[in-house]
Amino acid sequence: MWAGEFIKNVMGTLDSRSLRELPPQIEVEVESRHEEEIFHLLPLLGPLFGCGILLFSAWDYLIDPAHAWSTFLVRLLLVLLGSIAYVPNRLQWSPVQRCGVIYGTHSCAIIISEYLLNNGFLYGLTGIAACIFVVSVITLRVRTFLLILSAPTLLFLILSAIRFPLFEFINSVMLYIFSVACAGIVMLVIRYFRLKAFSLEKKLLHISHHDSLTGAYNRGYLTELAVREIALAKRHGRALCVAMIDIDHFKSVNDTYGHAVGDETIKLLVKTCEQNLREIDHFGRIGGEEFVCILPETAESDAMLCAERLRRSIEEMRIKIPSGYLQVTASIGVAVLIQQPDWDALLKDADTALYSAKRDGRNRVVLATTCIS
Ligand SMILES: Nc1nc2c(ncn2[C@@H]2O[C@H](COP(=O)(O)OP(=O)(O)OP(=O)(O)O)[C@@H](O)[C@H]2O)c(=O)[nH]1
Repeated sequence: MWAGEFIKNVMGTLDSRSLRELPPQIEVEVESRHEEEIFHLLPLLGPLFGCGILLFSAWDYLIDPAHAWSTFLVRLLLVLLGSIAYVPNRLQWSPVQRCGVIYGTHSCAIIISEYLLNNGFLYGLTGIAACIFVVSVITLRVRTFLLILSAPTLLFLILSAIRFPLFEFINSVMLYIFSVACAGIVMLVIRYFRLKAFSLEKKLLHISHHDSLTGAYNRGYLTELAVREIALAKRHGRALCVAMIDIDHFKSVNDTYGHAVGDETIKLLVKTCEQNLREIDHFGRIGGEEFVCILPETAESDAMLCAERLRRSIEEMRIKIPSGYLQVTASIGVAVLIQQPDWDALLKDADTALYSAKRDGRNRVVLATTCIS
């Protein structure tokens, strides 16, 4: 009973359903982000690992004082050789390749120096096995994990085959394999939690940027995008327009057909507008039945054509209701970035134009400059 509950809890924690839904590029993104973080840690972790390996020389002295000096030199030589990878230089190595060089040289330093001591190989086995766990933190990929381990493993197998009789050789190989397997499990668990954290971060980011009903950008994110686009437009002297859309008499849609039909109308409008805009345009919902399109690199005449196209496609929408199909219209106000100091001013212009469109009979597009003058 208790065991069953425990297994259920563990399975619940390690539920990978949410991970299986992740697109493959997410894994690539997580891995490259992990590599980037490791790259920043290298100047700290590399010397720490190197100093740790050098400190083992004190242990060498306790085991076999006669050879301790020569093993110290071997360690120092290989640690200095590996330090090429964490000192900033012009080598075009990836973070994982750098880690591979550091791990390879440093762990080979232990393997060779322990081999040189009397009985050292046996004592050093624990240190050699423990170092394998470093690789589980460096990489999130099984292939890279095994690749980094390949050179030290080969060296270890050759030297232990020379040093040990068959029984001890088998024992040392078993211990080595056990350590690799444990470190592999640690790596997979780290990978699992990193992917899970990343998918959660993605979900939160999506929620904070999008409107929950329609999936369109929300007001906050649209403002962020607008501020960036306006800065770019001003810097490069490019045109930019904004179109504000409002569904006509939407209150009566809700009152007559219910909120569910109102919601469907809003969703269909979002889909229709998104289909009628370019990839570089930004479309979002800024209020109940109010929407905004940011049209970068668009002059006044093109913005008016675009807004007119949107108005017509909204008019052509058909929303299914029990008695047939419902048709709605929308009014659109267009504002052009000329003298406005910021996004708020531009939005205010679009709003004034929209108000003018409503006042003039609705289902029309009005340009802000005309209603300002
Ligand atoms: N179904 C639904 N209705 C919403 C939502 N958000 C806002 N509304 C409704 O939208 C209506 C907006 O009405 P008004 O601002 O009076 O404007 P209108 O009736 O469209 O009239 P005009 O804009 O002047 O043409 C209100 O009844 C709100 O309750 C939503 O998410 N879903």
